[in-house]
Amino acid sequence: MTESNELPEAPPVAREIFTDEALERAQVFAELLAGPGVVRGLLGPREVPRIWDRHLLNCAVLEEAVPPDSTLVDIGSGAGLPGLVLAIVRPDVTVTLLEPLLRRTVFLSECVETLKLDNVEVLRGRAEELARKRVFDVATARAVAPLDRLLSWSMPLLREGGELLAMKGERAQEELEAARPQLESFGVRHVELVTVGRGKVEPPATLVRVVAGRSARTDTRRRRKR
Ligand SMILES: C[S@@+](CC[C@H](N)C(=O)[O-])C[C@H]1O[C@@H](n2cnc3c(N)ncnc32)[C@H](O)[C@@H]1O
Repeated sequence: MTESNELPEAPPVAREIFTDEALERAQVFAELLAGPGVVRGLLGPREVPRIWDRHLLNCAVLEEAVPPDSTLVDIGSGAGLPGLVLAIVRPDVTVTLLEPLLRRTVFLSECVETLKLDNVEVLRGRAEELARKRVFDVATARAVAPLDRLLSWSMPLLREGGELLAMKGERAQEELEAARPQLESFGVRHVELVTVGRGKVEPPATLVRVVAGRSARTDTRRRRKR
């Protein structure tokens, strides 16, 4: 039996997550991912049948953890996951999609234009290059780097009290333990595992939430050496 790579319709639960207007946009984004996104190698063809469950809904439920009216940088946005989905579901949030690869930023800019989103900026670059040049309330990342590296990239981008929301799934606790030295060196204010999307996505998504402390924008180990 051959597997179909057709784009499925949005499942009924999508109506609980997206408003009508946002769902229309999410449907167009799903088509862009399944069409040009696959042709240009940003998404594997086998992902098309599970675009809603595994990608759009899974990313959209992250909005439960995003504070109102915040500025958010999505590190390593790739094809716009989770950043572009968050921009669709949360028009109150100003989103920067940070991505080093030109092919991907071109796709992202085309999506932003097609979807007529006025709360999104596409920025080509690496997180470590942006450090101390910009400051955000929230940093998100999915499938970009282990938590220890993500901390060193994201903490210098966050204001005091700003939050890293790292989508980590099953390995969240393990990565948290491995990142203890970095958590200490950045003097973070709070760390916890957060579950979002209960009753909406299966399994619910697990995030590592790290609240930046006063020293977040400077690694204290390096400061002490001076
Ligand atoms: C596996 S993809 C994940 C893309 C998307 N977040 C997702 O979940 O589908 C990792 C992405 O991180 C980007 N990336 C790698 N190093 C980076 C860095 N230093 N700063 C920002 N993005 C980076 C890559 O170009 C790639 O698009």
